Amino acid sequence: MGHQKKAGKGRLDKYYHLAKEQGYRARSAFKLIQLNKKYNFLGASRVLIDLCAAPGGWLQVAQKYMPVKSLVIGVDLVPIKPIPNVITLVEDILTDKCRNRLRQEMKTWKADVVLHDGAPNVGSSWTHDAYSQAELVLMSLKLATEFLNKGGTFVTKVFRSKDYNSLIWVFNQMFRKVEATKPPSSRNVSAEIFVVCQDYIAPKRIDPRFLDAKYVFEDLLLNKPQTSTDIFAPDLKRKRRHREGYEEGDYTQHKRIDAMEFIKSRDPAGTLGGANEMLFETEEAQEAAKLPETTEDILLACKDLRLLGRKDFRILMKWRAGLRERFQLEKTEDTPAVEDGAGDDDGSDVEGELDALVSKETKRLRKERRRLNARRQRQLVKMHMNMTTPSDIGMEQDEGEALFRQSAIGKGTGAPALERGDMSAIDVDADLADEELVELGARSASDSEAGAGSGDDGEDDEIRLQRLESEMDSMYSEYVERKRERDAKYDIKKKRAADDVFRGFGDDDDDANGTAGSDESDGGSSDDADMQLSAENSESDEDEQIRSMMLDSKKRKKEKRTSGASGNISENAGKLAGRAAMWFDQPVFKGIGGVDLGDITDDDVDDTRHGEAVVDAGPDSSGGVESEDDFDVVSADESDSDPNNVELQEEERQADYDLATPEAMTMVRDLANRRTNKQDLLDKHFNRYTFNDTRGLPEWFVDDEQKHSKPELPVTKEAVRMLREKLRALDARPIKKVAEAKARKKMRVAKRIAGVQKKAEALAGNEDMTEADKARSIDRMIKRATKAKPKEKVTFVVARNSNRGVQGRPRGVKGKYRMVDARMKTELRAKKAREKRAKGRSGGRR
Ligand SMILES: C[S@@+](CC[C@H](N)C(=O)[O-])C[C@H]1O[C@@H](n2cnc3c(N)ncnc32)[C@H](O)[C@@H]1O
Repeated sequence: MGHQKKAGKGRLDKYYHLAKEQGYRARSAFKLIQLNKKYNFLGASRVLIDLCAAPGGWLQVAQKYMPVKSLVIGVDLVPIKPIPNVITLVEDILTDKCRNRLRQEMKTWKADVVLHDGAPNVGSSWTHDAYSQAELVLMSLKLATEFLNKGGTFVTKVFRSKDYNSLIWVFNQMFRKVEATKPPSSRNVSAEIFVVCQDYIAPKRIDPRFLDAKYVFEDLLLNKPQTSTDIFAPDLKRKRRHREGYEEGDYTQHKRIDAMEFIKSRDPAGTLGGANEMLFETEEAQEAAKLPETTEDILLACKDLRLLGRKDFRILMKWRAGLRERFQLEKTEDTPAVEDGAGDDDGSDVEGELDALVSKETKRLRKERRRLNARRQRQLVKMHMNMTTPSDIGMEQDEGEALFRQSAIGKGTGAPALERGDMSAIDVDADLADEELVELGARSASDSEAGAGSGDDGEDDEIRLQRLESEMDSMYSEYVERKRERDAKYDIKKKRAADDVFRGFGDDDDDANGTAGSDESDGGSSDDADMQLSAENSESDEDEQIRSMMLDSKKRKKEKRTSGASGNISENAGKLAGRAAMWFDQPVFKGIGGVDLGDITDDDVDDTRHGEAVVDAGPDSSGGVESEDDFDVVSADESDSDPNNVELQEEERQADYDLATPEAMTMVRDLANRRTNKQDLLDKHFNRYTFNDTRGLPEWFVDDEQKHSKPELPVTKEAVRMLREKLRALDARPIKKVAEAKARKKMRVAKRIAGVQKKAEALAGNEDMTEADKARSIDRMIKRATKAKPKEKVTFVVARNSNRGVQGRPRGVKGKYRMVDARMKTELRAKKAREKRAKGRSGGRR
């Protein structure tokens, strides 16, 4: 059997290869390198303890980056292969024995840094694993408090779980600066985050409860017996949706759902946004997979739900609507709602009405779109044939010129008729008139169609259709929001953007509005998909889909209202006070006076967060928060509100996104066709030189390296061809100056013709002339007006003798002139003679 490539989390990515190349024992070494690059805690440290250190990747990094002769101690359950100048212990960090061994090794020393990258073996229960992980973190913190120097640094790995907030809170009690970050080498699919706690306060006495798992991880909400009011909130036992992106008991980042879960879901957008992949595993789903509705496109979209663009999203929704109908889910699920008496406008009458309404509107819109397309097409053809000019320079083609269009008068039937004195022969351009007629006809037809059902109805229909469309858009936004909420990186960036310093995460309702800050690396995937499918123009029949979605959306809203009300009743005071206290106890709120925690409810907390989100949604949302190295935050600039700046930025942004190279074109095509994904693309940008230490190297060398030590990106023939075509199309477009000159010329002609028209009108009233004379005079006037003026001859004046050094017009020269030197004249003469000779020779041969 051949060598099998690792898949999913175990993929052999660039860090694996880099670690191999650079002799590190684990790819995780790069996490510490990147953390140190950002926080720079190793360079000045003399003593370091690494808890859970096997196989020793971090120890290798510590040994390399710390000053020579530093003391480095590593502890793990499993033996660590020796590393020069590193002490390794085989101990369980949860035991007292481990502490004693460390004491022995440390003697009177104190550590500058304590690292912890521990992870319990992943067992069958994620909840348990996450808990043990949190326990490990707390235990390592306990060791850190014992061995750390004042001002020391503690770095630990944590997982996003329900204990996350509690841990951050505890860290904040002991360190002056606590930041959570996810180094680029940490896989996106991993729920791990690294918390860097700096400036250890070294309090004289630490409340033992801070380090007691039982106290720290006490779940104020779930451990409490349910009171009688809980009958209003039966949902408490159901899976609780975590705004951080995890559901209770599910700490994986790669979430799979069964297709039937999506089809049956009352919150399809949320279901899609909360998952990575849709599988067809249950019997029903397998049946659905075999149906003709389940096309290749749908199966492909199901493979990566993080990449859904607007069009993919609509296709999936439509597919869902179709299957719901086929499995008769609408009927069975709708009935109780109607019985409840709550679904008053979900009745079949409304459905029928909606059906008719939607299909009528779709037809009308389609017709309108076709009409517009045809018009645009005609204008394009005209433009290409230079029959029209850009209207932005004030040239209205159809006016003025129409009456005396040269084509209508000079040739064809116009001129002879005029000569006969028939003024009616001076007619508008036939094509134009036809076009206008067709358009007028179409307009009145569509108007009458729209007005057919009586004026008010037409307006109502429009409003309703708009509402349906906006429902669909809001569902797509909901999907995007849900997707982003799951992204730990996104949360971190958003928080940091709000406060520059990360201070932990909110509770389960956090970030409800937080999707507006839209620039995030993983969102990139969806943007890519959007780029591929900016498909507002889909002509597909969406009535079914819209109807089904609208019904779902209504029910969802109703459910939200009900559960919101019952939730409010069931929340007990202890829970509120506990959660709010923990939230407001974070350093970010310190120094804000006049806040009485007793008066603060969760709603207040939510409002505060919404405010934060609004700040995020500011002008920088499209490009501020994210930065290349994943660490820096560019805060919103006030100047962003200046319209000029906004315009400039827009131009810059467009320039950035322009596909100007075959590499970019290849990348985008591969992404759009799902031949690659974001991770692979990122991988391709790294090579063995990426992490070279450039400190102390001359600037020119670093510049040179940056230019030439880049990985060569693949380029496909197809991409090159497309880029060439794009450039050719660009070349074929007349440049602005040429277009403007042509338009000016046309404008001059139009002006002259307008003058002629006036004179013609005066002539027409002259009773002394015969009709034929009038026509002839008009014809002459038109010819004169439209005749291009002969180019003025340029006289070349040789700058010699008396003309040498002459300033201004030389004597005896009239009209346009150009000063030339003698040599130029001789050369021109010689050239002409050569041409003449050549002509003569070829003529003689013939
Ligand atoms: C992800 S690895 C650490 C990798 C390490 N940072 C490196 O770069 O090579 C996690 C380690 O935690 C260790 N571990 C888990 N529970 C432990 C415990 N209670 N005491 C000591 N080590 C533990 C495991 O044996 C495992 O080697």
